[in-house]
Amino acid sequence: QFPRQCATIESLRSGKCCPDYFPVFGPGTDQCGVSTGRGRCVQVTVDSRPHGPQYIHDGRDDREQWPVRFFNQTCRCNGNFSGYNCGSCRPGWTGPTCSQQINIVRRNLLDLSTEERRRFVNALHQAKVTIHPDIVIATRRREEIFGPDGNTPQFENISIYNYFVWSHYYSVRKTFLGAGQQSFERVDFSHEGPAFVTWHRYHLLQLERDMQNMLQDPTFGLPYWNFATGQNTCDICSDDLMGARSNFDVSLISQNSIFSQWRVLCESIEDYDSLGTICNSTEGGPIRRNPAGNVARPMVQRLPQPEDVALCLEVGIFDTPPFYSNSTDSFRNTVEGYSDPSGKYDPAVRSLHNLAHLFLNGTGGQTHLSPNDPIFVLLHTFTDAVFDEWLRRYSADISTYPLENAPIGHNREYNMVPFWPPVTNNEMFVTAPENLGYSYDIEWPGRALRVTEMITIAIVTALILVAIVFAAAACIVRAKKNRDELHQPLLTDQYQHYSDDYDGISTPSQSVV
Ligand SMILES: O=C(O)c1cc2cc(O)c(O)cc2[nH]1
Repeated sequence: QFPRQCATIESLRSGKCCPDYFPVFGPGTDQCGVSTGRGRCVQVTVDSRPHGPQYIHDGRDDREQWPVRFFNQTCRCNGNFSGYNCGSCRPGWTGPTCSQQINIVRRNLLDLSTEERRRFVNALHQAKVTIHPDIVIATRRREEIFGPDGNTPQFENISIYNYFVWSHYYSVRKTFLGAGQQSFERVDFSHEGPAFVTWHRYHLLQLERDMQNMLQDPTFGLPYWNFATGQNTCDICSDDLMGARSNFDVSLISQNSIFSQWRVLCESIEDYDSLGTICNSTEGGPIRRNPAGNVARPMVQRLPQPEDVALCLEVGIFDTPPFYSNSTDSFRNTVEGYSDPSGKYDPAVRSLHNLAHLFLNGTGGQTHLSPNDPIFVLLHTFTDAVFDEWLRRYSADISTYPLENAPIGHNREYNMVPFWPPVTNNEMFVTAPENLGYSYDIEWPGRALRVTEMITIAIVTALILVAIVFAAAACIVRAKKNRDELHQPLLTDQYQHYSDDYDGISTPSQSVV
């Protein structure tokens, strides 16, 4: 969440997080790369428009008006420069001056060659065990951030992949209201609102960027899992990909997969909620996964169908009031999976993204834990591909993305929690190939026809066939008539000659000639 350079008492007290690009000149002399025109230190802009009625504890949560509870000054970068000290490039740009355009292709995981699969799995594992070079996480709420002695900032190092897990946890955590009080649950900065698609898009971009830097490969792209193929099995759960099922425990991953060795972060939610602590970088038990194994909930023993994706892409309105998990005719609520695939809200339904999570039936099905299962990455790249196709089809029509009264964290101009430097939902509401430097190698299913449409098409086809038959018959009659008319005079002539000259010996042809 914050650059290591800003996790200090001085930085927190001043509210300024504008690290140097060239620290060698001496601390504070090249904030945001100002000496080379990369950027400058400015006041943070926050969204102060009203939020929706779900959140009723204003003033009690560090994530309100993100990120000003921690910092109110940040780097603003010029041109294509980007990052916490303007030392990197905006997505889609690379090179020392960020002037080279790039396009990263996100491919279907199942289309990768044996060698590409091996490299991807290894890259994920490397991210799991490599300390994030730039970012540290807060392990206490703001009021306890200076530590028990008031002089020990409560931040920790975390690995690149675990930072991805932790960011998701931090965005969904409940609001702590004090010891002995129930934490408040109706708060979620990344789900059940319009920011669902924008937040998860940035979350993936950040992991992809961190992995590109780790691999020193600016072309590295995250693959996707098409979870809507019409099968109801986890086709990526093999040992060369996300890990097969263990032979010894149905809810564990096979020991032939490196993911059986992964340990999960943020398991102790009861502690966080009752003590007001925050998940830290301590790992716990293994990933649990039992695809299609939730016998108590048969509805989630299946995966979405290709048809569901096609239907969802026909919902042309981005979001509808109350911009929450009960919105109807909302593309966002449909792709998130609280509405049926055609957009109708139904509290009993789980579809698309939600259904894919619940199908996994384990770590990947619980919001505070789900990114611990690496399938999360692939499930969300596919969800993002659907969002990008929607943006393309409807020309990124942002008119129904609310500026205000969305659930807290979801207004258009809100800075997404807990990312740094601040980035708004608005900034992710753009087509990816043109604006963010990546695209999906994917073909979208056509929609199957509804009964009424089939009847209409059958009637129209029948009418066309009848018209063709009539036209053909008319043509034949006319052709015959023309032919008859062409031959008629000759025959009449002939008859005349024949009858005139007939002497009972010469043949009719002879007489005609
Ligand atoms: O119950 C749901 O609909 C549900 C579970 C779940 C898990 C997860 O990680 C998500 O990101 C969303 C989600 N929805």
